[in-house]
Amino acid sequence: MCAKKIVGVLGATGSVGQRFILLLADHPDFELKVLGASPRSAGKKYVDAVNWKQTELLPEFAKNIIVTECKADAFKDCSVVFSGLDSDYAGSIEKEFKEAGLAVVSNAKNYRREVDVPLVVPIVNPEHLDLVGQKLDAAQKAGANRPGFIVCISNCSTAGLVAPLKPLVDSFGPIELLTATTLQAISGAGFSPGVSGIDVLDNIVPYIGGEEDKMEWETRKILGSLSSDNTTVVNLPDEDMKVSAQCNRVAVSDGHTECISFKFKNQPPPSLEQVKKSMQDYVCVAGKLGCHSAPKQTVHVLEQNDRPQPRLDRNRDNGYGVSVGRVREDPVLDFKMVVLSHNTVIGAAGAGILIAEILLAKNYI
Ligand SMILES: NC(=O)C1=CN([C@@H]2O[C@H](COP(=O)(O)OP(=O)(O)OC[C@H]3O[C@@H](n4cnc5c(N)ncnc54)[C@H](OP(=O)(O)O)[C@@H]3O)[C@@H](O)[C@H]2O)C=CC1
Ligand SMILES: N[C@@H](CC(=O)OP(=O)(O)O)C(=O)O
Repeated sequence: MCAKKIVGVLGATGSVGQRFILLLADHPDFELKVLGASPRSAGKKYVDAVNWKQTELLPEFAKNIIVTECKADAFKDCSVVFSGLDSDYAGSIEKEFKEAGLAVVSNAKNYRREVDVPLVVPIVNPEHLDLVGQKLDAAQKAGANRPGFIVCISNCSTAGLVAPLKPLVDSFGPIELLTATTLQAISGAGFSPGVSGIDVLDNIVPYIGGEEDKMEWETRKILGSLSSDNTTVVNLPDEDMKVSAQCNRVAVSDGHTECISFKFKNQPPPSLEQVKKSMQDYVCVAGKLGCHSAPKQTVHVLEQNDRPQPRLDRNRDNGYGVSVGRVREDPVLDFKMVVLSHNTVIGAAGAGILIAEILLAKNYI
């Protein structure tokens, strides 16, 4: 059996960072050895630096790791560095890591819109990772050192949205119009400082800065394709995917719910049964590659009329699967349904880990 690859986490004390710690405990391919956070946390044992907020206990292996500052040299033995950094700091830190030849898989928004940076939801568009393969090949052919690279994970609401859309677009062609109204968990707002109790208790906050634009834009990149030479991503044109999002913060701990309606470009549309079957039958590439964290069922189509619900359904396939329910015809567009995804698993840390498993399966790390 091959030795495990050493990996690190930047932003290890945050909402996403804590989820990385949980998901990397006892991982068969990766051994988490290096934890980075702000200068406030650096130099402390992880157990003393972190304000642990997960419902599972802090894994033993992480407790005594000394948190380091986010400097590339401290991570030089890592095959992959996962980033859960605050976006105010991610830009410069991730660039330094990439320039030091490291492979960075990032949750931050900073590089998502670069045409040569893959924006990947691993259960949807892992083929965009071939941008990395192309860069590695080109460097090898030129006799250059192995280059570092950044792979971006999408916005968490966008991840939940595109998972059921992927099989629909593959089966029935473009979705011309889509509206999404989200009900987003408080863990999505991070822990420093996070959403205050007085703001969210007995309340709904109908604004999440930047979120609607991210959902409307990132969807078209993720469902887009690679250029013929695998060097850039070509976004879907506006006429093949026009998204309108309205984003709300609700008093749920984990799990983003999205009420969506959509219309296909090709008319007449498929039947309701065909739509459900296409989502239910979808098998993601990570599953076919045998990746450890790949969901057994990528999209769960629920028939009970009061599901999905965050507390009951967010952990399907350990949070790597997405649930849809209330799939029905829509009197204005073609269909409507409710989508639920775990925002810090398939929307963040879990997505990063599954991306790294795919990079490993493709020999890119
Ligand atoms: N939460 C979610 O569901 C999702 C989050 N994201 C993105 O992931 C990233 C992390 O989000 P989240 O975990 O929610 O945020 P948190 O606020 O919970 O955590 C931020 C992390 O950044 C670290 N940090 C802050 N300042 C610095 C600094 N100067 N140098 C180095 N590290 C620093 C913090 O360390 P310290 O504790 O020492 O201050 C902490 O570990 C963000 O970019 C976010 O947009 C993406 C998708 C989903
Ligand atoms: N904004 C998301 C989480 C997040 O940080 O997303 P992004 O990485 O796109 O900024 C939420 O509040 O649930």
